[in-house]
Amino acid sequence: MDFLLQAGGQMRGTARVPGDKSISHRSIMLGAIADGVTTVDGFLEGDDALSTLNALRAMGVEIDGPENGRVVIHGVGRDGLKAPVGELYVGNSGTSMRLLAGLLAGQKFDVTMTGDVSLSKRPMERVAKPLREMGAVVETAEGGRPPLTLRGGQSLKAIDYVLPMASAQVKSCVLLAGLYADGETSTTEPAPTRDHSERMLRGFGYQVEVDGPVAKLKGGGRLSAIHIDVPADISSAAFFMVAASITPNADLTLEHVGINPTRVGVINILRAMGGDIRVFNEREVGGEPVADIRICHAQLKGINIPEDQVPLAIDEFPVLFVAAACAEGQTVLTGAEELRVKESDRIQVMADGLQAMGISAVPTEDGIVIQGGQITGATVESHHDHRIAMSFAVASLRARDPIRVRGCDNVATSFPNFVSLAAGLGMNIEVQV
Ligand SMILES: O=C(O)C1=C[C@@H](OP(=O)(O)O)[C@@H](O)[C@H](O)C1
Ligand SMILES: C=C(OP(=O)(O)O)C(=O)O
Repeated sequence: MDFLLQAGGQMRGTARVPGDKSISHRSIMLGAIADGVTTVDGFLEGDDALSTLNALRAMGVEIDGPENGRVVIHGVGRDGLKAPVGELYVGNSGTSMRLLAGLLAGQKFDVTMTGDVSLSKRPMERVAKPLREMGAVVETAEGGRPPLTLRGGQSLKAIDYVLPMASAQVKSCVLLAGLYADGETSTTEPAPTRDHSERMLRGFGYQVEVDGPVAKLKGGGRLSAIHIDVPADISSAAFFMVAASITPNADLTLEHVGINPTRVGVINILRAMGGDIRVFNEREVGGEPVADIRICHAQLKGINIPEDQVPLAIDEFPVLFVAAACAEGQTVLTGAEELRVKESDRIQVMADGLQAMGISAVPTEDGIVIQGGQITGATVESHHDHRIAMSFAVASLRARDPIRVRGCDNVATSFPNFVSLAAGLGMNIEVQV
């Protein structure tokens, strides 16, 4: 499926983007091993979160829905998961594979997880290593890639794990394994990463101590079912924050967006570039901060992106590169080598696409240098990466000629209604099968 975009368009109105992907994954995993019935509202009905849901169903957890964002999870308790029949296929979802590895490392049964072509190329050694240190038996294919197999019946011991990279997936994996380990497990991260696991575990009544970069929990406790209200995903909102920032006359309000401090890099970076972004109606919903956000058009300027913002905006860089392409002057990103191991090599793939659109975009080992300019028309490849597809679609708002983005089926990974929502706000987007 391709996106075909006419050049120009508007960005006006009010919208609520779908539920947060990271929080949706975690709601299913923790709800599944809790005692009692967990209800979730605002669940992301995207393929990635559904991969996690289907995996837990395959391990004997009764789950109703999703229906209009509502999911009901009949928790089986910490030791109630059952061996799945066959392999667990988690599609495109790195979060499913890495977090489930932690949750399943201490179970009594064997599990093998597989993924699609993109996930099958992504590094799993980063979770296999700490799990092995805890006593798990973890097998990966050559080069530490999926499939990933966990041998059941191991007793796990707590570790103090210093993360070699800023990764919430690795941190969460170790903490989830720590639930089943003997003693107190701690993680130390090199820079702040999303803390949804720590917040949600606490919501389920599990004690997690956080002291700066260190998160700690003791194994052996139990989780009690709760109600979870999932905020709109700031990573999905980001496409429209950039869209409105670059589109003349834009005035857009995005409702109920999660503004967890570990996720707001996109707001900080756009503001540093001169973006007109107002955050209001700040409130807390189920342990996560939420707000409405109004974005108006502004002339952006190029900046050197501060490296401390990188983990706080890690999934938003593809669309931030489009903002940089529309800015006056040069934008420089460094310290972002993690972008090369996402659903695609997001540095190379964005550089290729922006160059095809007439923009000077020079990849570096750990980032990119982008010179603002006139976006031309082009046919570009998404490389089946949802965030790349949506980012190139946003670029059409400032293009001179039509843009075709090839291979866009994967937007359903994180943002199933992207096309209708974007069209409703004024983007000239249509789908070609
Ligand atoms: O924990 C999570 O839910 C996620 C963490 C990030 O990955 P890393 O941990 O690899 O940085 C992010 O890119 C991913 O989309 C979701
Ligand atoms: C990197 C992403 O997700 P995951 O690692 O779960 O595949 C993403 O959604 O941008």
